[in-house]
Amino acid sequence: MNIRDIMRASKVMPVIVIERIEDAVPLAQALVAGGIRVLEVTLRTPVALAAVRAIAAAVPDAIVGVGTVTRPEQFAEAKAAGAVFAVTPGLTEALAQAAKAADIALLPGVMTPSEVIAALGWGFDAMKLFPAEQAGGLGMLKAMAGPFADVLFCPTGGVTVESAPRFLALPNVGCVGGSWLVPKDRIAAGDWRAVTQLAREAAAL
Ligand SMILES: O=C(O)C(=O)C[C@H](O)[C@H](O)COP(=O)(O)O
Repeated sequence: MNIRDIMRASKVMPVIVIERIEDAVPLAQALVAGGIRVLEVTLRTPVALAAVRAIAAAVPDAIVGVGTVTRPEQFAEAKAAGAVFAVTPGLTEALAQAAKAADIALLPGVMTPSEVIAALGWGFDAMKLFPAEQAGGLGMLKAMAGPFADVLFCPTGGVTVESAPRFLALPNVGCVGGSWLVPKDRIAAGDWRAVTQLAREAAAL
């Protein structure tokens, strides 16, 4: 799957933080049950790669990837764990090369026109706008559509269930990312029913 296929598979990409490995599979199952198949597991916790491995093995309907990738070696590690895509908060040449070497689909993070130009130069035409609200939100994306009409964005950072439809209505937005459908307290409580309900709402956007 290339990154545009993955963006097409879900209008909302949940940004997941797994603290306890035993939460990984039930959380993924809860999201998939609600209609959200594309899952970004952030590499922010010690169990993140083990969580990717567990989800890839036990939840065949999930399309699992990793987020918060900031070091080149993480692409190969993520792929070995079963990730089919990776998301970065920003992009450097070292990261671009390592993603290509690992042969993993990449959604690179950008926040300025110069960063968009650099990402295009490294061969990427789908990008995460991060942090989306802080970067200018809807107005920023509308302005980017002028010079970068062929770039498809996934705004992430500050997006909510209320603001998501306004982002998704823009022609240069393929999907949005957000943590709102995987609230920390619901995961800690093991409240998978609530997660499925949030996923259902997100899938219906
Ligand atoms: O760590 C990364 O690489 C990220 O992807 C950062 C996330 O995009 C934001 O943390 C999500 O932002 P919220 O939906 O506002 O919570």
